[in-house]
Amino acid sequence: MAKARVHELAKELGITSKDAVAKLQELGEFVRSASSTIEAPVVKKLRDAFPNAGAPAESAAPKSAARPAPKAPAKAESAPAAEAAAPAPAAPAAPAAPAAKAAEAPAAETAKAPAAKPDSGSTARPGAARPGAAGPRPGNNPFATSQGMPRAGARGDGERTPAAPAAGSGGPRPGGPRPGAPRPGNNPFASSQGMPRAGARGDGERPGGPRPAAGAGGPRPGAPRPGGAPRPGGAGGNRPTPGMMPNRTERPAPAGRGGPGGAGGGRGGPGGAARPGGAPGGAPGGAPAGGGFGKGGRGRGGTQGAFGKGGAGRGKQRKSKRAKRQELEQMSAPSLGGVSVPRGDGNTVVRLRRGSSITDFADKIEANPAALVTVLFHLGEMATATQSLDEETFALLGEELGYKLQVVSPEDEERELLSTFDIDFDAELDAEGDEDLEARPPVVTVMGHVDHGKTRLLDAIRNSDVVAGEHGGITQHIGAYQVNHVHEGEIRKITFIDTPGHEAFTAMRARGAKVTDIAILVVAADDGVMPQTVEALNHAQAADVPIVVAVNKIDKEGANPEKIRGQLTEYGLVPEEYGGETMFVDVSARQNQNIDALLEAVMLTADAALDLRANPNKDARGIAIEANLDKGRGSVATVLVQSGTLAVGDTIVAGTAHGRVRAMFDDDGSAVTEAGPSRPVQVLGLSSVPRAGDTFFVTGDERTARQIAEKREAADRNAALAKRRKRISLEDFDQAVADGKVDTLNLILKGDVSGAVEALEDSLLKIDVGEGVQLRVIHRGVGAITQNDVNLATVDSAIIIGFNVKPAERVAELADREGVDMRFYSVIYAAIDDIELALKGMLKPEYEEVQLGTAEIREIFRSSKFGNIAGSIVRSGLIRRNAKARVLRNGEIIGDNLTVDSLKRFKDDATEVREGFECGIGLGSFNNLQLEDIIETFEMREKPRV
Ligand SMILES: Nc1nc2c(ncn2[C@@H]2O[C@H](COP(=O)(O)OP(=O)(O)OP(=O)(O)O)[C@@H](O)[C@H]2O)c(=O)[nH]1
Repeated sequence: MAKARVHELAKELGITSKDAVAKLQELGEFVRSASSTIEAPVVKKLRDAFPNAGAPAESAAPKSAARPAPKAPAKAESAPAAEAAAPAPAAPAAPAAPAAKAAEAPAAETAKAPAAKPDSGSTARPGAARPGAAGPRPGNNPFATSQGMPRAGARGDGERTPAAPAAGSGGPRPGGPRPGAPRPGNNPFASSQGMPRAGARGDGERPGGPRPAAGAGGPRPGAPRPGGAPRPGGAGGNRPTPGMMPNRTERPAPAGRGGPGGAGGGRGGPGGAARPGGAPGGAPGGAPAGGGFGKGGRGRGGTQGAFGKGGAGRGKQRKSKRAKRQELEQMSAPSLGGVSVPRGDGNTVVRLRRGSSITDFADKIEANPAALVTVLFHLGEMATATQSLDEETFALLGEELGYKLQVVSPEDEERELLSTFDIDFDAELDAEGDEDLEARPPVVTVMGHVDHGKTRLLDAIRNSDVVAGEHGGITQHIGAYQVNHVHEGEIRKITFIDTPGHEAFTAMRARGAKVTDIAILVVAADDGVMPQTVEALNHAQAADVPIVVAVNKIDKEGANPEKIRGQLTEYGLVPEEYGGETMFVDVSARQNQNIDALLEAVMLTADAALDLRANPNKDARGIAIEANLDKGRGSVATVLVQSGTLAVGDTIVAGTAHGRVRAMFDDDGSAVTEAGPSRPVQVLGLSSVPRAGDTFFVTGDERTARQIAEKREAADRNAALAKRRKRISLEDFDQAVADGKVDTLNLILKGDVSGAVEALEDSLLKIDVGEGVQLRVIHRGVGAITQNDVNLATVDSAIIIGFNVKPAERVAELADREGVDMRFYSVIYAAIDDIELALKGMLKPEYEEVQLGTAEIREIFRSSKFGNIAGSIVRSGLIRRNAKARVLRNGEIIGDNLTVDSLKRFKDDATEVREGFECGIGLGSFNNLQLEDIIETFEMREKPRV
C-alpha cells in the first residue's frame, strides 16, 4: 500500500479529514494536518479503524495470544503486538493490524514466549492485562520487557500525539519482574518527558539501543536486556551505538512530520535489521518531539506576549516566527527533553579536567548548563550543574550529544599548560644522558605511630651531623634539613623532611608529588606495631618507597625489639636477618644510641634500591615543602630542589605563586646563593604562599612565571568549584556501594580523650555491617581534626568522625574544598546509629527550608493553556525556576507546595531573576492569584547533622 495523504484517505473512507486526523491521534499516530502524508501501515491502521471501509478491525485482539502476534512487530517491537499477546480481553486489535508482514516470525516468537513462560518478562506483568493499558497506546507493551522497553516506549512516544500518555508510563506498572524498574534510568518523570527523548533518538533505528530511555525506565547502557526473548527488529537494535550516533546527529529534515514518523517508525522495527537506513524510522521518530515542543514553544510565546509586551498582532507574528525558528532548530538539532543543545559530529573532542561539572562542559560547548542537566536527566542520571561528574557519566552525555569527551588528569593538564609555554620536562629528562647525572642525597621521611618518638628521632639525627655547627648558625625548623654522615669513609649528605608523620607525606601524595626516596618507620619497642604504624607503612608501600625500620626506645624497660620484627613480618617487612630485604635498626632516640647505624642503613638501602641521580647543571625544578607568610619577610617557602640548581635571582613559579628569588637560607639560617639537587632551602621573594606539594621550577622570565601562575590559579578555582561535593558521605554510602564504587566505609576517628575514641572504635567495629561491605577505621587519634586527617581522608575516601572535637583552623575549609565528609558527635550512640544506618543505606539526608526570595504580584496574565502567570517584581533575594514556592496574601498562606514552573524575563526564559527585577512567574495549575500577593520561594537544602 502506498503512502497517502490523510484527506485523500478520509475521502475514501467517507469520513471528514478532521475525523481522520482525530482518529489517527487517538490511535497514537501523530499527524499534523489533513494534508500530511501517512505511511502504509498507518493507512492500514486507519482503514482498520473504520471497518466499513476496509478490513475488520477488532478481530485480532481477543483471540489467542499467538495469533495477532505476527502482525505485531511492525509496530516497532511494539505496543500493538504486545496488546495482542496480552491476556487483555478488550485489547483492540487496531494497532496490531498494520503490522508489517516482514516481521511475522520474530513477532510470533515473541508473542509465544510469554505464553509459554508465564513468569517471564512481560506477560506476567499485570500491566499487560490492564484493559485500559492495552488500548491504542503503542508504548504500553507487554512485550516491551523482552523487546526492550525503552524502544517500545520511545516508539510510542515518537508516534503519539503530544497529549497521549507516554509509553514510559509503563515504568511504574505494578509488579512484574521488570528488571528495568529500579534502575537509575527509571525516571519517575518520564511519562511526559520520555516523548521528546524517543523522538530525538529516532528509535526506529535503534530499537532498544543501549541507552536508557527515560520514558521507559529502561535499562541503563550495558544493562542486560530483560527477558531475553528475541526481539523483532533486534538486529537493528543491536547495532552498535556509535553507528547510531551519526544517524541521529545527521538526521534529515523531515523531523517535523509526525505522520510519516509514525509509519517510518513502524517499519523501523522489523525493517531495522534489513534496512540500512535507520533514518526513515529515526528521523520521523524525532518528529513528534519536535512538533510537540514546537507547539509548546509557541504556546509559551503566547504567554510571553501576554506578559507586558507588544500588541496582539505583533505578538502573533512573533509567535509564528519563533515557531518557525524553533521548528528549524528542531530539525538541525534534535531535542532531548525539549532542550536544544549544540551538538558535535560524533568526533568533536572536548577535553575536561577530572572532577569537572556540567557547567564546565557547558562552557566548552557553549551550551546552557540547565539544558545539559535536562539532557542528562533524560539519560537517567540526575546531577546538578555544578556537581562534578565521573568519567562514565560524561561519556554518556558526550556520546548522546556527539562529543568525544576526554577527561584529563591534573598531571596531563599541567603538562598541557606548560606546553603552551614551550616547557616540556619529560622531553628534558629524556634528553639527559648518564653523563649529565650526578649522585644526589636521598630524601627521607620519618613516619610512625603517635608518641613512638619521631620528633625525638629527627632531633637525634640532626644532632648526629658530623659537620654540625660548621657555620655556627642557629638551627631552624624550615621543614627539612640535611645531615652529613660518614659512609664508607666518605661524607655523604642525607636530606630529612622534618615534619614527622604522614602529614607532609600524605599532603604531597594527595597532590601527586613524590618527594620521599626512603621512609624511616619508627616503632617503639615497648609498644609494638600500632594502627598508625600500619597506616604509615601502607602509605609508603603504596608510594613504592623503600622502608627502613627504626625500632626505637630500646633503652626502655620492657622493650622487645624482636617482637617488632615478628609483627612487621606480617605486613611484608621481613628483616634482613630473617632473610628479608628490610633493614631494622634498634635505636634509642633519647639516648642517641645507634643513630649512626640507622643512617648507615638508610645509605645502604638507598644505594641498593635506588638510582639517586639528578642533573645539577640546569634550571632548578623541585617541590615546595612548607610555606608561610612572614610579617616582615613576606612569603617564605621551603623548597626542595629535585634537579638543577636554584640560584638567587632566578625567577620561579611554585604552584600559583611566582617571583624572583630574593634570598635563600638553609636550616641553620645561613644565606645560600645556590642550591643543588636534594637540597632544601628557604626562599624569599614569592608573590604568595605555595602549598606543600606544589611543584616549582625556574622560568626564563618573570612574565612567563606570572602567566603560568595565573593559569594555574584559574584552573584551581574551577576545580575547587567543581569539587564542591562529597567524595563519599554517609548518606550516599549505600548508593556508592550499590554502584560498585566502594565496598569499605573508611573512617577516621578523632576524640577528646583516648578512652572515648577507643570506646567508639570498639562499638563501631561491633556493628553488623552485612555482606559485601566492610567498615575500617584507618586512623584514630586524640585532639582536634587536623589538615592531615583531611588529607588522609582525601586519599582514602574516608569519613571523619569527630567526638567532642572540632576541626582545627582552616581544616573545615580544606575538608569542604576536598569534599571530605566530617561529622561531629557528642554522644557515642548517635555516631554509632548514623554509621549503622549508613551501612544499611537508611541514613537519609535531612533537609531544611532555605528562603530564596520573594516577589510581589503586580499584574496577572491569564492563559488558558498555562494557567495564570504572575507578573511580579522580585522584592528580596531571587526567584529561581523550579524552586518551591508558596503564595501569601496579607501574611496568610493561600497556596503551598507549589513550584515555579515557568520563569520569564519578558519573552525569555530565565533561570533566576534577582531583587528589583520584573518577571513572569507561572505556578503550574495554581491560579488563585491576586495583585499584591507575595510569592515566596525557597529551596530544600541538606541539613548538616549534629
Ligand atoms: N625512653 C625513651 N623515650 C623516648 C625515646 N624516643 C622518644 N621518647 C619519648 O617518647 C615520647 C614521644 O616522643 P616524640 O618524639 O614526641 O614522639 P612522636 O612520635 O614525635 O609523637 P607525635 O608527634 O605525638 O606523633 C616523648 O616523651 C619522648 O621523650 C627513646 O628512645 N627512649
